[in-house]
Amino acid sequence: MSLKFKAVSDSDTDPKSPNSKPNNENTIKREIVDLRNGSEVLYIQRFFTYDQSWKWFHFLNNHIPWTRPTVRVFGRSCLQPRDTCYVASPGLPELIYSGYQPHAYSWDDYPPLKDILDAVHKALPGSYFNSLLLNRYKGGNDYVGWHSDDEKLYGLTPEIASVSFGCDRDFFLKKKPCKTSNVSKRHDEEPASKRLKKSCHADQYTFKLKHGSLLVMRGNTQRDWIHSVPKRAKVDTTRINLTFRHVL
Ligand SMILES: O=C(O)CCC(=O)C(=O)O
Ligand SMILES: [Fe+2]
Repeated sequence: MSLKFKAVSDSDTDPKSPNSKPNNENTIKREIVDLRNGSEVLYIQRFFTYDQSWKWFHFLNNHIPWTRPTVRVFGRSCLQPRDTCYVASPGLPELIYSGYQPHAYSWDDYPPLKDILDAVHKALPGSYFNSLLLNRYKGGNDYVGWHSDDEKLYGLTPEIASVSFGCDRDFFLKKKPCKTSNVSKRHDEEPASKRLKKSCHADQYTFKLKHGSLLVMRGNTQRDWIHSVPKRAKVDTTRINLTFRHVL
């Protein structure tokens, strides 16, 4: 089953609403997608107003010290297919992913990031984020491949809050292949290597991540699902994405 996530229609609210940031808490629409087995995604399409979101986009595009590091993927060195930057509270364990250890900048260096973080905290009572990975996709050739954010320093059930500014991009979520087959087929009918690749469920969800939106992945999502932002030939403008995380 491939399920296209239905976003709220454009007529629901005026995207150029003059509301202060974020959009009025009592009227913004929250969509929850139950991925089963304790995995869940929350999506708020118009979390920030249209105008405020463009102000932040331009600030981030011009002031964040973006880098495009060399990372290791399947044992090979390659240029990461997007720009990146890392911000973290002092004293946290260092983040290392794909053999790359980003420098941790301070929240104080970029005050608008603190405003965005405050808004996210306010919308998600009980949640606490102390680090932020920023991504900049400069066009449709920039992407993030299939992965889960399951680094040990985030704990067993990390919550990840993802804010998007700029051009819309597709965000895919796909169930991880099961380690053991639960179908009635006998295990000895095919080699183990083939069996391990088989997915229990063919579930895939597509979200169109809009300018000013907030998407939150929760529970077992990083354990049981992988996600990606694929290349898009027709996209030629920039998207900036902020993923807030809690380092234990
Ligand atoms: O750009 C996005 O929406 C996703 C980024 C992401 O998955 C990550 O930084 O781990
Ligand atoms: Fe991710």
